[in-house]
Amino acid sequence: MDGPLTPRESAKFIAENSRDVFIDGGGVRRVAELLLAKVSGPELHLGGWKALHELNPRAADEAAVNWVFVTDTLNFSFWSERDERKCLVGYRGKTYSGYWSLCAAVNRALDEGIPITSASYYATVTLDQVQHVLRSDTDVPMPLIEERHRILNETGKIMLEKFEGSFLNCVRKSEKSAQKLMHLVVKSFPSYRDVTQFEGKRISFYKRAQILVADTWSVLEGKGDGCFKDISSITMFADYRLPQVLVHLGALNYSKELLEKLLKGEMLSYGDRQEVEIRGCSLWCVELIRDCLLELIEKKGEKTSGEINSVLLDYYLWDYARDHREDMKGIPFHHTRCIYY
Ligand SMILES: Nc1nc2c(c(CN[C@H]3C=C[C@H](O)[C@@H]3O)cn2[C@@H]2O[C@H](COP(=O)(O)O)[C@@H](O)[C@H]2O)c(=O)[nH]1
Repeated sequence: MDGPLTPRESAKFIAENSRDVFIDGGGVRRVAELLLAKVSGPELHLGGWKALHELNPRAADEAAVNWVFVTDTLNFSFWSERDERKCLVGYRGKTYSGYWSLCAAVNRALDEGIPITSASYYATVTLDQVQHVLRSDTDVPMPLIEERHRILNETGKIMLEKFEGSFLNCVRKSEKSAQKLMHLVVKSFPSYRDVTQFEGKRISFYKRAQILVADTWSVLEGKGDGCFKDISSITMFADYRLPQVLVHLGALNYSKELLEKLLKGEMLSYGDRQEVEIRGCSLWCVELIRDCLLELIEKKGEKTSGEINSVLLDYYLWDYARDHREDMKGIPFHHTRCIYY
């Protein structure tokens, strides 16, 4: 049986058939112009992954690659039903929420001598141990703890069987191709199979597999085993934050009916038509922003600090969403509880 459409093909198909989510051409251009001012800065550069994020590894070694693998294996569903009651993790004097609470918990475990990034450990780690590693400073635990435990055991066992316990061996099998690595990850690890249906076609987003490739590229600083010649073929990562920031910036719009549903905080299930339209149109929107930005750079002869691709645009927009949480309060994000994003 043929595989699903690629994420980029899926996004184009969804955007062409979407009923409740729309891309705004004027908004796309305005976001591209906002980004143009940043192309020579650190935010739109590979080095920003370490320079701007204190919890990310400093090193570019095997341990750092395995840190990326474990965090991206658990990189999903941090949102809480009520924003004022959520999982928080204190680490080295700072308090972290959301995705960063996961990174803080992983670093805290390593500081405590718990080898949470070693497959030989997480392949047989118990639920109690995972609850301890991911413990919250509030009475609200990290969502889907049981799922996280199941996925750690499943993924650790496969990592030991197929890749001698280290994700670096998986990276090396992909011969410096981002696409080969993404497909090897999806083939090998079931929890990365972010695939669903839309209008009778099998479509893929592969959100965690794509961000894993991107974070591997970043932690290895685009060098050596991480020198992916086709990194530009990786698209933005279809999560729940990017749609929110794209609506905030005016590049994406929702139908009245969908906006009302989101404002009420109604849950959408993974694979629902509207959930797929939100993810697919967001992905296609970032592809259009990238095309527009590259045109502007060409036209204005702007100097860039390296290749501009959808990975760096995604990182920038995700960080922007983090930094503008207050301004975005009125824009709802969609609530889907799943292990894929
Ligand atoms: N599209 C996109 N989605 C991303 C990321 C990241 C973390 N990457 C950072 C790490 C190093 C790089 O420098 C990146 O800055 C997490 N997520 C997703 O967001 C959601 C969590 O959000 P909140 O509840 O606010 O923490 C959840 O679905 C999670 O899977 C990204 O970069 N892009």
